[in-house]
Amino acid sequence: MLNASDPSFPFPILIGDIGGTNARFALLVDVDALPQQLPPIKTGDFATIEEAMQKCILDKTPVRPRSAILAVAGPIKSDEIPLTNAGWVIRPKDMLASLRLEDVLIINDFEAQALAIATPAEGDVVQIGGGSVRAMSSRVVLGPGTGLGVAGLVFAQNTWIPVPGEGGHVDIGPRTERDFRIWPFLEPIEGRMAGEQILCGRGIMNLYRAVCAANGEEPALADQAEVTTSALTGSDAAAVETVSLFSTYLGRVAGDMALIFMARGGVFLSGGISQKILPALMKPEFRVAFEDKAPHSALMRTIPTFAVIHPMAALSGLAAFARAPSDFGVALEGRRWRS
Ligand SMILES: Nc1ncnc2c1ncn2[C@@H]1O[C@H](COP(=O)(O)OP(=O)(O)OP(=O)(O)O)[C@@H](O)[C@H]1O
Repeated sequence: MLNASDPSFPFPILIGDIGGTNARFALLVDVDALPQQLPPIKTGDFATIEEAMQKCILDKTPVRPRSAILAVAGPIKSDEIPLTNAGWVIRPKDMLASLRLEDVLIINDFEAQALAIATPAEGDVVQIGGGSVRAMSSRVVLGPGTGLGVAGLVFAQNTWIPVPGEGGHVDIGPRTERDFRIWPFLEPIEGRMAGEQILCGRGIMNLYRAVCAANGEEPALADQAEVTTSALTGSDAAAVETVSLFSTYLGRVAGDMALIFMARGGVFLSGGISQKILPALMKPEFRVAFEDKAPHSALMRTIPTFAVIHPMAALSGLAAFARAPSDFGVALEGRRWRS
């Protein structure tokens, strides 16, 4: 019989990061073992998460997980959790029964990203610009990907407390003369410009089309990967400007988040796009915009910014939590199901 107040999870623990397109899993056999990573799964290839987990994990390993800790891109409000941007609905009660698990915890995907920045290994991050980490101070993670995820990480009472939210939907406005020329051509959402209209995959295209329109040109490039590739090789002037402006706007929003959380512990850029445009983020635009926060520019210069280059950052955060749940203030109420 499981003790209701026990924060620990019985090993072996299956950890999973379930995105809109890809699901990544790993097994933690015991508290000291390294996570055994499993090949990524395309969510679209399986009708249900139970089928995916059965065929791709349980049928392929002799290890029988007793717990599962999953991070999902979607609201966790009831016993039925629909995944944003994917067809799966997670039903933890069904999962307990069909996969014979004893304990299931579902958290938000950016909460897992926040867990990963508590104690990143040296090779997991690359610093962009100056500043230095102040120990035991708040941190922030921003991830431009399918959308723009944001979470804080606050240190209090000897625990790291992830603070997930909807920070990607803050308003973003024009500041420079060039911004004012481009802004009328950006596609808004219900009449307003939210950060996520620019700072994500489809946002890159929104910005690229607006740059072309402001120049009176027809867009020549078809998707966001073409835009970033052409920008990095310097083969298309509108793409170069798009990625330069993207870096500036990401720096502005990252700076805003740093001010909100007083993130003297650092601001971390995760998500697939940050890794893909890292050479552009290392140019001056991102950091200049980050520090340009009068009357607090001196403060901003002391706050370090990093790109997370660990390919499975969310899984590493989940592994850290699974090994030592009491080091983290992760809310379990309403998100934990036990047999
Ligand atoms: N080379 C690239 N340049 C710019 N954007 C890209 C590039 N490759 C992929 N993208 C865009 O990045 C977004 C996906 O980002 P990411 O890989 O971080 O996924 P995610 O949000 O974690 O989603 P999931 O976990 O569901 O797969 C998509 O909008 C995709 O079109």
